[in-house]
Amino acid sequence: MPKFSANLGFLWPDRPLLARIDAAAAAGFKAIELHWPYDVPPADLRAAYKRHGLEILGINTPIDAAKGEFGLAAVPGRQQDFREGFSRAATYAHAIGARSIHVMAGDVPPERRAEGTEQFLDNLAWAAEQAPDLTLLLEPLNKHDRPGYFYSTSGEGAAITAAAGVPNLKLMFDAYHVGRTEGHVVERLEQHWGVIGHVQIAAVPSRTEPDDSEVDYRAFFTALDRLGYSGWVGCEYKPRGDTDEGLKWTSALGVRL
Ligand SMILES: O=C(O)C(=O)[C@@H](O)CO
Ligand SMILES: [Mg+2]
Repeated sequence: MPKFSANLGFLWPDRPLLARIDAAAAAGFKAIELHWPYDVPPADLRAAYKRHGLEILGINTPIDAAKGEFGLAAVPGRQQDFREGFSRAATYAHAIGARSIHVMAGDVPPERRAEGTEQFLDNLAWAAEQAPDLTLLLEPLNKHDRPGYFYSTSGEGAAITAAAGVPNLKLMFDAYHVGRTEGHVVERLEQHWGVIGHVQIAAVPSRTEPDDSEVDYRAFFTALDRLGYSGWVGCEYKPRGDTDEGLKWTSALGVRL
């Protein structure tokens, strides 16, 4: 059975980030991953997870939610803004001791896709040079949740990863996004195995706890074991109610945190 990390972008939404870290440790998680922790001073964040002996995995490049933006790496004309945001992410990741950054592509209209692809590749090469010690993750987001996003399928993510030709660039395989629009999740996992750097899960289609899902997560975890996955599986779901109560999905699926 793989190891599971708590995605504190979604879990324990009823409390501030530092309290989520305490909750994750109390629930038995040994690793955490974050979305946008930038409002919390890095020293406080580091002290909070170190106190519990947790591992810290990754963060996302900053977004401007007020402007409806979801990343900038592939957005034509926003190269300078992307680079400033990436530098902020790398500085923060180094300060807290995180090991990866999800480089968010952003929304790109179909007629500007070629331009977006060129810019994305250029930005990825630049970012990889800025932070050679960090893993950069690429994550296609399904079209139901984010219709205008630059990419939506695991195949597109793998193609960009290959085209960038950068050693520290990997695919984030979020089984929720893959299951939501592509299906055949184990087949996709096997297909892209060589470029996968991190895995995330949630029920399909509800994005809640993974015990009531169109994706057969028992089979998915077995496939990860068979493939020899030694990384973490990020629990990136939106709890149906109380997060601790919802963790009974672990025993339902034979998982021990
Ligand atoms: O939405 C997801 O899936 C993520 O992993 C986030 O990092 C970006 O929204
Ligand atoms: Mg995800």
